[in-house]
Amino acid sequence: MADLAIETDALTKRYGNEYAVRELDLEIDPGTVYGFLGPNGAGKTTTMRMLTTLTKPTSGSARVAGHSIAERDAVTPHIGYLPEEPPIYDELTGREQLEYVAGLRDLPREESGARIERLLERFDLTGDADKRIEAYSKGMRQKVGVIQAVLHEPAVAFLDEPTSGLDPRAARTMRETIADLADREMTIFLSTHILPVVDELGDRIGVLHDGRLVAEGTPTELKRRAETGEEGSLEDAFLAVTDEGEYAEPEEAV
Ligand SMILES: Nc1ncnc2c1ncn2[C@@H]1O[C@H](COP(=O)(O)OP(=O)(O)OP(=O)(O)O)[C@@H](O)[C@H]1O
Repeated sequence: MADLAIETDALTKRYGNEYAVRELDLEIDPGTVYGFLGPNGAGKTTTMRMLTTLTKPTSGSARVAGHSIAERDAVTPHIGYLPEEPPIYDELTGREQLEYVAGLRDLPREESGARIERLLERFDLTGDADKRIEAYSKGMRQKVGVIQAVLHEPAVAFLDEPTSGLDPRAARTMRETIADLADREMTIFLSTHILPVVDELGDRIGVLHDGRLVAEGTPTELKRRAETGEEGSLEDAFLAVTDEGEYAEPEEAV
């Protein structure tokens, strides 16, 4: 069997006496779009920061694209990360920023040049690609952030609220792009509060609450769990499993 794309074993992060992430066990197959849901402060960003090697766990372990997160240099070539605030330089143009990232990733110039143009075009940024990023709107910055996260075609992409700041047309382009990347066997770890996005795109969904995984399954399985017998909405399911006192048995999946 192929390696799992993401595998965590009792992954835990504590800040002082507070647990941000508690004994998280995940097994995510390659090519999966994994929707990672949870209320504010549930531990989603902390989880993504551990899996992208930006924060060290307090205890537990994880492998991403077959490499231990303890080995940063082994993991980073295989991952892309769109954080809440994409790291971009205001003084560069959009195209320069992407060329800069392609250079950091050691991508061959001819190949990366064509890919950059294709992605700029896809996100309707070609006309603004030679303007400095300081003049970009939030949505335009978000587009650059996503393009630079997937430019090197990583095995696993971590996307934190990828549709944030995007107008409906751009949000649709983003969803189509994520679906295309998944079709090409990229694993997408997708954190969002926009439930229809994970409902549409997610192969599996994990719900985090107070640092614990309180539910996991396909969108349909989660919706079925929301009501007894009948299928509810994903929102019903989310509210049910993140209700205080509802998560006495964190390991219980759907
Ligand atoms: N650097 C830090 N120092 C102390 N506590 C932190 C730190 N980073 C996160 N936390 C705490 O860890 C918990 C989880 O935070 P995290 O940002 O991972 O949540 P989240 O699920 O991404 O939330 P949101 O949906 O609001 O972005 C919160 O209680 C937060 O206050």
